[in-house]
Amino acid sequence: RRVRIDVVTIFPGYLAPLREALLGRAIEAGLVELGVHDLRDWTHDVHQAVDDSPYGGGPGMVMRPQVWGEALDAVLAAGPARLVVPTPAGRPFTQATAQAWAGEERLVFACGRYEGIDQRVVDSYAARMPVDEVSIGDYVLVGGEVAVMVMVEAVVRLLPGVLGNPVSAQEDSFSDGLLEGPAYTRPVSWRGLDVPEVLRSGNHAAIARWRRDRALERTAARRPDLLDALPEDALDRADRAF
Ligand SMILES: N#Cc1c(N)n[nH]c1-c1ccc2c(Cl)cn(Cc3cccnc3)c2c1
Repeated sequence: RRVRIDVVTIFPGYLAPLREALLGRAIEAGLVELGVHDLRDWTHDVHQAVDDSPYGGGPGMVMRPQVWGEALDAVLAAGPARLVVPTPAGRPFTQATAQAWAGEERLVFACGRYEGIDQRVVDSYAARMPVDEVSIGDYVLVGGEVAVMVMVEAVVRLLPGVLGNPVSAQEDSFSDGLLEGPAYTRPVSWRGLDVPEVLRSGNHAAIARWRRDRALERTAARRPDLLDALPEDALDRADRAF
């Protein structure tokens, strides 16, 4: 099964890293098709204007609906797709979102800049296809391109055959609801710091217990919200020490 991903942006060069490394190999292997399109290709004026002043006033500029409409009509003509529009005002993009989108045949990402895209673009396409307005997190970016890089990587790594060691959904790092604990490799001593003894003991029960304790400790310290979200039976007596 393959997925077709199209991205429309005024900075196509921003998406170039998608063709490197893991994703580049997935594209070469034919697991993913990636099309990056310059929004300005659908302008007709000499200035290639893509933005204009906001109705109702306010700072900044808004991206014009006409240009986006022509661009998306052209890109979507190739067949039905899910339209994804990154926005600071979007629903949170989570691992669950990535899992859901990994099952799609086509994803089209509309990367805006300025203060955003005229709302009628989302409204007009939402009438005939799935449209998701999503945000990758609670911080402010300058445009949607970086968000698309994040989302494309999160989705493509889930496609069968993309990762060397196929990471099944449940094995994914957030699967047991806790943060991953610390990891170590050779040398056993480095700048006076030693690998925890237990990891070299060969005692697999003790190793599993130690790793779970470190994961609980770290989750309690860094993401107490994840602990609160755990189902009641997720923590056994030994876990409750944290
Ligand atoms: N996803 C996500 C995401 C995130 N987590 N932070 N910022 C964004 C994001 C996504 C899309 C756009 C578009 Cl289009 C324009 N801007 C600039 C902007 C900044 C502040 C207020 N209004 C617009 C975007 C910021």
